[in-house]
Amino acid sequence: MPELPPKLPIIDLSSPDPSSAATSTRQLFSLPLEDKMKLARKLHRGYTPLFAESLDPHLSSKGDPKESFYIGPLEDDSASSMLNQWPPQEVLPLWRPTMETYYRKVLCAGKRFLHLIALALNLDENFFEKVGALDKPTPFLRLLHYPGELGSPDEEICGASAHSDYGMITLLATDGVPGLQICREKFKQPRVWEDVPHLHGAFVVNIGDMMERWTNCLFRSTLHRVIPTGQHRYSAAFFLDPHADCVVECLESCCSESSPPSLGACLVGGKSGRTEKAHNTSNSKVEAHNSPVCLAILKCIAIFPPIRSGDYLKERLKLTYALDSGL
Ligand SMILES: O=C(O)CCC(=O)C(=O)O
Ligand SMILES: [Fe+2]
Repeated sequence: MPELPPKLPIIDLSSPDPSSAATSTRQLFSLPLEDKMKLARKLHRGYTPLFAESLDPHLSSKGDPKESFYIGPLEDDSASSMLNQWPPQEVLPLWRPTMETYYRKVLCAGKRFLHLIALALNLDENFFEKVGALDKPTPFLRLLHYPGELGSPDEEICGASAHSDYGMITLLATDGVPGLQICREKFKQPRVWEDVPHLHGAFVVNIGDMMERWTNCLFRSTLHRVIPTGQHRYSAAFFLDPHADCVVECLESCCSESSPPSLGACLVGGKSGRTEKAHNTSNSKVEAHNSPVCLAILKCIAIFPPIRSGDYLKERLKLTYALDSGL
């Protein structure tokens, strides 16, 4: 008897409406700086002013020209959800309930998307629940405003400098103003950037670095950036990261003798002529080097050893906020 196709979960994207996030985001960032600074970021929740973070820690720029506002987990752990900061009701009535509803709906859509990814990997639909990735989900919603000012022609200033997201998937709602770009071949130089078209009512879904580790590069994390276009731009990024205690290790269905997890990404030049790239053990990307000494060292490094999600995220966040002494 022919095998029945798996029953695919349906993701109803009529709710949440991604464009609704842009309206609330615009309202928040329109407040006077003084009011926003009263909500200055503490324990990763609240307001971050312009230039306070850099998504490409290797750039020695003064930070990314964007302001952001973080909303952390709402559910399960009341101590954690109490850490969130909200604009006072008399300043922005209904803002908090609107954002809470949006957060819960995107979380629902994100979980269903993970079911699809699990099925695509020949895993049980609930794989990510079973490995504890969604125990007390810990996603963060980052609201963003890019003033969009163009720099001088000789300097490359990005609203969000080139990076890949850290977790499993990101559901990104944008307002239709261009600026978001992706690079398909992230280890090739020079980098080729392509505009991401805006699709009304749709999310852009980015694969994150931990999903790349889990799938041994079968699902590549997306290198992306936001360039200024001379227009204000608003977006809302929902980062679905694995629970801090979840151990992320290469899936059996994604490795084979010819593609073991420890070598999948580490061949650097050499006779094989394969892609030139490498990661160090902490997974910050290392540029490819051609010296024989470097080759020998890099080939010995285990590329994707199992890691605890919380440790990995902590390290990446430390690099992102190195510019901001208020961590
Ligand atoms: O604003 C955007 O479109 C992208 C934001 C982003 O990549 C991020 O916050 O990680
Ligand atoms: Fe991103």
